Order: sequence, then structure tokens, then C-alpha cells
Amino acid sequence: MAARKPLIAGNWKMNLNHLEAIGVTQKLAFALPGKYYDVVDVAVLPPFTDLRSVQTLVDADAMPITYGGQDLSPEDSGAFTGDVSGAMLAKLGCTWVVVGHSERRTIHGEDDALVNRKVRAALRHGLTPILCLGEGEDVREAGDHVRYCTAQLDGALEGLAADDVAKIVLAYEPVWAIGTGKTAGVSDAQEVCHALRERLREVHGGPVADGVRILYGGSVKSDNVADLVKSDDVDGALVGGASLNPEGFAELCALAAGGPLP
Ligand SMILES: O=C(CO)COP(=O)(O)O
Repeated sequence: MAARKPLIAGNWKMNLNHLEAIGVTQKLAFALPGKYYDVVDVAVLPPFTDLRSVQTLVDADAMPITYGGQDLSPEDSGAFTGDVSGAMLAKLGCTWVVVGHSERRTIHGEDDALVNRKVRAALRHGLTPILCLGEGEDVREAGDHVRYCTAQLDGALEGLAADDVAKIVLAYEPVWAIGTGKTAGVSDAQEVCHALRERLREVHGGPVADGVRILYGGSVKSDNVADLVKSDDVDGALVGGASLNPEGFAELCALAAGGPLP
């Protein structure tokens, strides 16, 4: 298996104003000693209004933390009230942008075609899309989750060249596990992450499949992260609620890197 460095990304969702963001980022950097970043990549994904503050702090203290947005417009500029472009995120030093989160798909009606345009917009501006996929409870109960998730993958990546697909991070987030306290079992997470990787292999080739990081998201906590990232095809976690507490998130990152904080 190709060596893939795990990524632990904290999706703050619509939490923490820009002043709180400064506090949380400082505490996270203080709580997680530098050596852990050799083993895991650590990212925070704050609301748009916090990004400038996070950028200033990360730059000033040369923190090894990366950051990104939670969404972007498929367009580059123009009359799109309320939207934020990939160019704007790139200008703020963002590394990542979440695309296709289930909360965007459900609450804002985003479909695979729009997600595909957003993936392209992110890549156009040198951002790494964290492309979220995942089935709802009804699909899981019908046993159709693998087919459902690979179809979402195909839709989101339709028409993309293999060397672009190689730049993407995937996140398998079963909707029934988000914010519910129900985590997919390690074998459930591994099953879908493996199927997504095999689909990448089929469509985009072995080197792409072996290189792309596939995260798991949905009620990831300090007590389950280590087992999740030990799975062959799970290369990290997209963490919601548990990323809001900086000391707790630092502990979670350390556990993903192989051991608790000293
Ligand atoms: O949606 C998620 C991350 O993007 C997961 O959220 P929770 O970790 O709060 O379940």
C-alpha cells in the first residue's frame, strides 16, 4: 500500500466567531507539539468570516496548521450575492475547501452536477477539494450504500482528468453518523472507503487510487479515531463537533498520529 499521510481536518461548521477562532487556533497550536505534524496533517475549516483572522495568526506564528473554507462558488466572480469564490479563498492562503458536504446537499439542494462544478472551481484556484460523500439512513438500511457512494463519486468527478483527481481528498461521511453520536463501525468505514478507492482505480488508474487520501467523518472522537485510521483505506478524519474544543481536538490529532499527548 502506498504511504498516505493521515489528515485530520476540523470542520467548525457555523460555530465560533472570528475572536473565538483566534483563541481556539492558538490553543490548538499550543496543545499539539510540533513532532505530531510530521505524522499527521492538521487542518481547521472555519466559517468564511474567521479565515482572515486564522490566516494572520498562522502566518505570524508560522504554525504548522493548515486551513480552508467549508464551501465555494462554482463561479470565479460576478453577480452572485452571498457567494465566495475559490480565488478569494486562495488569496487568503487556504489549502483546502470542503465540497459537497451533506449539509449543503440537504439544506441547500446541491446535486452532483453542482458539486462537480465546485470541484473544478477549487482545482482552478489551486485549492484541494475535500469532496464529501455519504449515504442516508434509508440507503444504508436498504444495503445500497456502496453503490450509492460510488455513484456520488462518479457524478462529482465526471469529466475530470486523472491528474486532477489525484489532487483531491475524499471524505466518506454517512449522513446517519453526522452529529448523532452514531459512528460507522470501523469495518463499515473501511468497506466504503475501500470501495471508493477501487472505483478510483477502475476509472482513474492505480497511481491515483493509491495516492488519494480518503477520510472518514461522522461522530469521530478521541476514543474512536485511532481504530478508524488503522484501517487500510481510511487516511484520516473530518471532524465536526469534536474539533471545537482545541485541547480535545489536539488529543484526537495526537491519537491519530499513534499515541496520546504526553
Ligand atoms: O459533518 C461532519 C464533519 O464534516 C461530522 O460532524 P460530527 O463530527 O459532529 O458528527
